[in-house]
Amino acid sequence: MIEKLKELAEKNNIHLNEDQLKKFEIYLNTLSKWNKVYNLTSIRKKEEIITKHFLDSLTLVKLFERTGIQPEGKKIADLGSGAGFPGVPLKIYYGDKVDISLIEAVQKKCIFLEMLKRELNIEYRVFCQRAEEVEEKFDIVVSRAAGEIFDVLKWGKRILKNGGFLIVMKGKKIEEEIKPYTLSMKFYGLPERKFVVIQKI
Ligand SMILES: C[S@@+](CC[C@H](N)C(=O)[O-])C[C@H]1O[C@@H](n2cnc3c(N)ncnc32)[C@H](O)[C@@H]1O
Repeated sequence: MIEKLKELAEKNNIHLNEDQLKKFEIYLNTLSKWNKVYNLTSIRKKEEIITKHFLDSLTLVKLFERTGIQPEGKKIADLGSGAGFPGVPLKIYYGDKVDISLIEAVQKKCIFLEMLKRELNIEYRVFCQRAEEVEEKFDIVVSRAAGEIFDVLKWGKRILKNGGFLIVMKGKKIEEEIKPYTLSMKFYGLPERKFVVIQKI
């Protein structure tokens, strides 16, 4: 089953070695087992965990390459990590080269993340609290599906060092979320002008 991840990653030019694949296999089995009891993620089928969780988390590797953001040697936080995505796949991929922290508000998920760390024999910190309460600062903050874009931007920026990068992974809903705040107006002599209007309350 985990060979599928190797194959798909390879096709995206992400190369996984035996040790990384072994860890992904342990992750897959541990998540599937605990998910039955703790309802950690709505994605239950192993094939879908491989694509929608593992492969999708690893897309950050290519984003880093594309943008020139260097994760090596950096303090990275995953805001709203849930069952570990994308933070744990990043830790499996980069190993000791990165210092990963997972921020997750729900206790049962934190318990899972602590247990998973032992199963995988890797190091990361779990901040079992809301991101709004975290006092530490990070070089890079990544976040997938943790909430509405404006909230995630606010929470993420607060825990970012100056010059750091905040990366929010969003799906189709991003346009829907921004739409209520956008206004388009026509002006003579100009193409359509779009505004995003946000009131601080
Ligand atoms: C939909 S899940 C996504 C989990 C994971 N990032 C993924 O993509 O599979 C959102 C997670 O973010 C957590 N969360 C939402 N807002 C948060 C906040 N302000 N601080 C910490 N965790 C938060 C929730 O408890 C939940 O586990």
